[in-house]
Parts: sequence; structure tokens; C-alpha cells
Amino acid sequence: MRNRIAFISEHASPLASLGGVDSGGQNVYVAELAKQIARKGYEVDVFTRREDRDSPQIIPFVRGVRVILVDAGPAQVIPKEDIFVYMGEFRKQMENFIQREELEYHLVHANFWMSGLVAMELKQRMNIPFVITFHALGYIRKVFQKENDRFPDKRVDIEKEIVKHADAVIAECPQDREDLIKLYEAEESKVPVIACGFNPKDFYPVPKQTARTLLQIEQDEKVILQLGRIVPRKGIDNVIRAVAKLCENGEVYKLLVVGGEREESVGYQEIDRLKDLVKELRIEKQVVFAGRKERDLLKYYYSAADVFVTTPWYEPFGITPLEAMSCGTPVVGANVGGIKYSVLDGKTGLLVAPNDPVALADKLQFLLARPELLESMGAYAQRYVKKFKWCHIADQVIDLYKKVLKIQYVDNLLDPLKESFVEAAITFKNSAREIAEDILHAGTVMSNALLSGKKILVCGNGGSAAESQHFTAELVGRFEVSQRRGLPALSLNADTSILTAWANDFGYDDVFARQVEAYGDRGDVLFCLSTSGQSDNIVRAINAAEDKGMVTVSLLGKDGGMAARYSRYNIIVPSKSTQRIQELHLHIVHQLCTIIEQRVVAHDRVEKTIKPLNLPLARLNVNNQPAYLNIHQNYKGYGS
Ligand SMILES: O=C(CO)[C@@H](O)[C@H](O)[C@H](O)[C@H](O)COP(=O)(O)O
Ligand SMILES: [Zn+2]
Repeated sequence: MRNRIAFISEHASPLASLGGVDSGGQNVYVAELAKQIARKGYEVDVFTRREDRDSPQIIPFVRGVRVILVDAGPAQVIPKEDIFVYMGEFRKQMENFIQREELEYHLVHANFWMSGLVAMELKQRMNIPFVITFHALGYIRKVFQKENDRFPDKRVDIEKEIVKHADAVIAECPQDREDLIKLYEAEESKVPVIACGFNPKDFYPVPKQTARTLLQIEQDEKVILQLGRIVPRKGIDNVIRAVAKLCENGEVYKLLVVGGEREESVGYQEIDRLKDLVKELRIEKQVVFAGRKERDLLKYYYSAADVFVTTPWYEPFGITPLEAMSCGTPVVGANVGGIKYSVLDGKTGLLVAPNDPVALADKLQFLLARPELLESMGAYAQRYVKKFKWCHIADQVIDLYKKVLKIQYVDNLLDPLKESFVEAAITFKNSAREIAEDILHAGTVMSNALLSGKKILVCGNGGSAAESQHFTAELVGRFEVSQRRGLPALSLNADTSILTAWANDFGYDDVFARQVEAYGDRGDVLFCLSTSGQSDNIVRAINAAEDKGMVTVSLLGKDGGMAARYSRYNIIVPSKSTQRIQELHLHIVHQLCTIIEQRVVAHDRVEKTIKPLNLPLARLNVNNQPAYLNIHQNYKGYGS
């Protein structure tokens, strides 16, 4: 069966178009990772909140990936800051879906803290392990946005709980990992760094001339590209101010701002603020707001630009620098989070402090004045960025899944395994208290029969058949005493020809009774082993033996069943578990052998049936006595 993974991404659907306020890196991450993971043999379902009334609940995305729309809150686009109140409903609906469709998910991969909350609850309720990628951390957002952060105050506490219960937390860059460990007390071993990726099929270099012709950009213009979601965190105002500084310095560059759409539900928008700022700085001619562009057009924008700029004040990863580098465009990026991890300062671009327009203007001016440097950086970037292809990232994520599933597998099996030892120990202890005397009695009855020249017939089914042969092997052969005569004991389940012929011709119920009839004599013992005491062939054998004047002894379990009713002597292990009963049966078989051997050897010594002088010297113990004499001395005797 293929492993089935449930992605949860409450606000970022892989189906959503890119560039809106709440769609961006996370949508791409979920879409690309799901695709690659499915390509590598997993079944992936992506659970996301329904945002329109008309779509079906299950939407096939690509081969192996389905998008499941979860009804939680109004079926319309809601800013992610307002979704939290619907997450209880989200969890309930998701759980209903899983049960209704009889799906078995091996692992949940949650994206963003609210999905993490759902994953944490599903783990508690359905025992599905989960991995989370936070994409952004509430603690850091709060530090920067303060009262402008509209997420519920409890976000950070919930995130801490999620970190505690997650089986692994994917850090997108070393800075993210450090934050998770320091600020969220994440266990170091649970936080691997796995970067985000890019798709080389979507992002590859297009000759600059072609790209500019297509986008109607002057061939000789110096173009700085800013591309991505238009939200305050991205620090686009910083870029605008830097361009204004460049103008002050007499440099004329064009800043192309791609992305962003007016959201009806939101009041004063970031894009309005930026446009006002452009006006205020009087650089309308230098800044072009190109709006949101379809994904397949983005490579032309990246390729047309001389340099790509991104200076957020916080960025757990940031996919756009990878896309720019893959198109052969160097990046000037903020020296924060994932950007300082993915952009090699001085090699694939330059790093600069966030919120510092003067420093940014300096870096841009330096680079744009050096076309050869830009070219060599672009070429290096294109080679270097290959390690971030989604297929390589997916390999790392799958390795993590395997590790989590292995731990889960071990946890699921190890605890019951340990528990079984405790349970066995308890059964042994209870047996010592409750049935030790019955065992001694049975052993005495058996040894009396042997000492009177009688024999023991033994039978059982399955595991008990094995113990029956185990018992006869110890008696006919040897147990603990090295030199003694063989004792007559015959296992009735050992002769396959008799068993199969009789079972085949007449039925299985009399396979033992028939042999009791053939071999049994008055005074012989029939020793039956049965965990339930309900096997018909055992009950019939007991009746046949009693009819012949034999002595019946049964080793049983549970409530002793029918066998206990008809058998003369019973040892009933105080347990309801077949396994535990069988384990005790083996121990009891050994104890019966001990009793029988000690009594027979003691008796034979008195009768002088074994000549001690025949023993090889090496067999003598420290007292220069054969071992069986010690046993004889230790034996206190019991009601023979
Ligand atoms: O070993 C086991 C179970 O642990 C089985 O082979 C088991 O002995 C068989 O199911 C027997 O047929 C059970 O018979 P019984 O112990 O109830 O007389
Ligand atoms: Zn067994």
C-alpha cells in the first residue's frame, strides 16, 4: 500500500493563483511539495478551507494529489487573521471526511500554525504523527508588527504547544531553526533545516532582449525588479526609498513592482501606501506598479531585470530569490532569515541590512555600475541554485517522513512489547500463588504412575502440540539429571500419518481418543494441554481415557472449559490471554519434569536400578557423588 500523506494548509490552497495578499510562498510550497512527493510514490491529499460555494469537495490536482475543500466558516475568501475561529470546525469536518471515506493517513504535514493546531488535535484523537512547516512564526511577527498584528494573542502559546507535540518541525533556514529552539524551546533533534525550492520548468533564463521586447521594457534601461506579495513585512517601502536616494544621486533606474491585487475586504491597502509614498518622493516616473502577473509570465520579468531586490524585515525563507537566481538574475536581499541562507553575499548577489534605504541604494548603485559583475553573479547564481530544485527538497522531506514513521512504528510496537513482559511476570507471580500446589500434585500423580510401571500419553493442538512433544522429549530423553533411564511418555499429536488418516477418513474430533484407545492401559496417565479447555478432540480423549480407567491430568487456562469438568486433575493458569497461558504451560511442563525426574531418580536409587559405579568420573559433582544423588538428598517427598 502506498503511504498516504495529509497536507493541511488552511488558507493557502495549491489551487490559488499567486500574488494576492494571502497567496504567495506557502501556496507554491504546498503545491510543489505535494506534486513532488506524489511523483515519488506517495498519495497526497491537501486539506484547505473552502473559499467558494460552487467547487466540488474533492478536486484532482495532479496525479497522486487531491485537494479537499473543508467547510469551515463562510465559503468565501477571508483574511487569514480572521480564520482562527473556524479551526475547530475545520478539524471536525476533516475528521468526518477521513472517517466517511475510510482513509488511513500515515502522516500529516501541517503548514502554518492554524493547520498545526488541527494536526496536533488529530494526533491526539487518531494517533497520526505530524510534521509542521510554520512558514512564519507568531513571536517574531509580534516583535515587528506590535499592535498591527491582527492574529489572536494566543497564537504564540498555541505555536509552543504545537512545537512540543510535533514529531518534527521543519526549519526553512538556520535562522528559523535558531528561533524555534531559542524562542519555542524546540528539541534540537526534532528541527531539521529543509529549505524551500523552485521549479526549473517555470523559472529559467530567457534572453534579456527577448524578455524586454515581450514586456515592452526599453532595452537600455537599468531595471530593478521587486516581485511578490505586497504586504508591509516585505519592506517594499524600503526599496522605493532606496530608488529615491539613487535619483537624488543622479542615477536613473526603473523599479518594477510586480504583484499585489486590491482586496475588497481590506481598507487602506499596502499598495495604496506605497503609491502614496512614490508620489511623496516624486519618483512616479521611476516606479512602475505592474500588478499581479500569471505565473508563466514571471520568468520574463526575472530575466528582463538587471537585478532582483527583496528587503523584508523578516523572511523565514523567501522563494522569490531562488526564482530570480534560476533565471540568472543576481539578488540584492535583506540580510535576514532565509535570504541570508539562499543568497551568497558577493557571489550570487549582495546582502544588505533591512530598513536601510541608504545602504540599499549604495549596493544597487555599486552593482548596476558593473555589468560584468552582474553577469558573472547571474551565471554563478544559476549554477548554485540547482540544489534548491523542488525534487531535491522533496527527497529531504521524504527522508524526514521516513524517520518520523520509523519512530512511530517503534513507539507503537515497543510499548506493548515491554508491557507483555510485565503482564507475563504478573501471570507468573499469580500462578506461583494460586496453582503451585496443583502442579506439585499433578507431578506426583504422574511420577507415581511411572514408578508403578505405567506410561504417560500426552496431547494438545497447535502450540500445545509443541509443548506435548516438548514434554515427552524431556521424559524419554533427559531433562536435568545426566544419567537416568528413559521414561515412557508418548505424544499423541506427533504421528502425522495417524493424525491425517484418521482426520481425513473420520474427522478430527477423535484423533486423540482413537490413540488413547490403542495405546492406553488402566493406570496410565493421559496428560492434556489446552489453553481454552474447549477443544473437542481433547475433551473426547479425556472421556476415552477415563472409560479405560486411566488417570487424566489437564493443563489448562481461562476458565478451564469442558476439559476441566471431565479431567480428574486440573492445573488452570490464572489468565485469559492465550499467549500468557502458553508461556506458563511451558514453565509448568518444565516443573512437572523436575518433579518427575527427582522422584523417579530417588526411587531408582533406592531400588538400585541404576548402578552409580557405571557413571563416568567427569559426571561426578564436587562431593564426588553423581548429580542425581544431590537431587535425591534435596528431595523432601510429597504424598506418594
Ligand atoms: O499457539 C497458538 C496460539 O498462541 C495456536 O497454535 C493454538 O495453540 C491453536 O490455535 C490451538 O488450536 C488452540 O487450542 P486450545 O489451546 O484452545 O486447545
Ligand atoms: Zn502460541
